[in-house]
Amino acid sequence: MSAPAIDPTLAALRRGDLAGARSLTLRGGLTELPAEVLGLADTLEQLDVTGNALTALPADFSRLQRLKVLFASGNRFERLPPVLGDCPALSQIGLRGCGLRELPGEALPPQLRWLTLTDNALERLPATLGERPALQKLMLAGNRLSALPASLAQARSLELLRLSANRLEHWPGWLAELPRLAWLAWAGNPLEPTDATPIVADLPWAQLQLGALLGEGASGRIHRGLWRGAPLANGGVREVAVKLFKGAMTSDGLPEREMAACLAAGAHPHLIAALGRVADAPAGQQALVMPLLPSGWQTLAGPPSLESCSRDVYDPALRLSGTAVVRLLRCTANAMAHLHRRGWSHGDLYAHNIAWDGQGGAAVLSDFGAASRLLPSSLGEALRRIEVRAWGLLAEELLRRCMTDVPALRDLAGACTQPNVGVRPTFDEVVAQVAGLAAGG
Ligand SMILES: Nc1ncnc2c1ncn2[C@@H]1O[C@H](COP(=O)(O)OP(=O)(O)OP(=O)(O)O)[C@@H](O)[C@H]1O
Repeated sequence: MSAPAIDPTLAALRRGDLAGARSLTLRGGLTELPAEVLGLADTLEQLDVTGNALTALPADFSRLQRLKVLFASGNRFERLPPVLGDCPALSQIGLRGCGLRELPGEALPPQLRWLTLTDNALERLPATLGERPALQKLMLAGNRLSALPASLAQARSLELLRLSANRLEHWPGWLAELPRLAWLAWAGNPLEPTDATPIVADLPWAQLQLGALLGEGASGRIHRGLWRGAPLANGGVREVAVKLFKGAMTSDGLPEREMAACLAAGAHPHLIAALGRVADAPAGQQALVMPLLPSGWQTLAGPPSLESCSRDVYDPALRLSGTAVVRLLRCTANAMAHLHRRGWSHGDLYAHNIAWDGQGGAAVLSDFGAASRLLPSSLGEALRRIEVRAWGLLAEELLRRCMTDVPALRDLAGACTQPNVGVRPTFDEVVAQVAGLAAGG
C-alpha cells in the first residue's frame, strides 16, 4: 500500500521555500494548521485552507497581522474560531459548509467587510455583527436563524444580504432602513409568502434534444437544446437553453426556490425565465427550458472580485453610447417592473446577470437564484425600493462608461440610490421616466 501523497505546497512550506509568500493554499485533509504557516506572518495576506478537516485554529493565529482573506469552507469548525477577532487586517472570511453551530461575538475582526457562512447550522448571531462598520456583504443562506440581532440596524455599509433557507418568521423593521442595502434574498423562510403558482406547463423530456454545453453556474449546467412541440414556433420546433439543476444549495439559496421563481416569472422580452419545466428528466434531475440567448450576446460585466466585494467588475475598455445606456437601463427596468408586479424580487440585479447584444443596448436579465416572494404590505413596498437601489447603482456604473452625459439619467440614478429607502421611486415610476428619456433620444 502506498503512503498518501503529500501536498507539494505543504512540503515546500515545511522546507521553508515559501518565505515571503503573500498567498497560500493548502489542501490534503489537514486536521491541524501547520505551525509553519505562522512563520509567514510578515507577509501572508490570503490563506486558503478550503476542504481540509480542521476543527480549530492555533491560539496564536493572530500573529498573521497582515492577513486580509481567509477561505476555510468545507472544514469541521463547530464554532468560528474566536482568535479571528484578533486579526487586525482580516476583512474577508469564507466558511461555507463547516457545520458551524456557534458564532462567538469576539470572533468577528474589526475590519470585517465580507462574511460568508452559507450552509452551516447557526441558530443565532452575536450583537457585535452590527458593530463592524465596514460590513458590506453578509452571506447567511442555509442556516437555522430565527432572528437577526437588532444591532444590524447599524450596518450602514451593508449592500448585499443573503438570508434564504433559514427559520425567520418575522421581518425586522430596520431592514427597510439600511441606507445602502441593494441585494437581498429571503426565499425559503417561514416569513416568505408561498402562494406562487407556476404559470408555465410541464413538458416531456422526449420533446427535447440536448445539444452542447453552453455554460455552467453554481446552480446548474446549461445546454443548447431543440424543443419539438414548442407552442407558437415554426413547425413546433424551437432552439432553447436547457438548465439541468445540480440540486445543491448555493450562496444565494435553494435550487427549488430558483425554479419556483423562474416558473412564476412569466414570459417577458427582457427576462430569461422558464418556458417550461421538464417533468421526467433522467436520473430524477430537475430541468427547465429557457429562451436561448442570441449568438454573440455577452454578459455586461464580470461578478465581484475580492477587492470590489459587492460590485461587479467591468472590462476597463468598455465604452457605451448614450443610446445604448438608455436602452440597457430601459430593458432592465421593464424586466424588474414586470417581476415586481408579479410579486417577486430578483435579489441579484447586477450587470453580471444581464446579457446584451454588445452594441445597441438590447438586453435581458437572467439568474433567479436569489429571487424571493414579495410581501403585500408596506414592508413589501420597502423591499421593492431596496431593489431599486440596485438598478440605480447599475445606472451609475453604466453612466461612468458612457461617452455622452445623460443628465436626466444621472438625476434618476441619484433618486434611486438615495439613503432614505421610502422616498426612492418604484420600478413603475423608473420605467415611466426612462421611457421618456428614450423617446427624447
Ligand atoms: N439562456 C441561455 N442561452 C445561452 N446561454 C446561456 C443561457 N443561460 C446561461 N447560458 C450560459 O451558461 C453560463 C452559465 O449560466 P448560469 O446562469 O447558470 O450561470 P451564472 O450566472 O454564471 O451562475 P450562477 O448560477 O453561479 O450565478 C452563462 O455564462 C452562459 O454562458
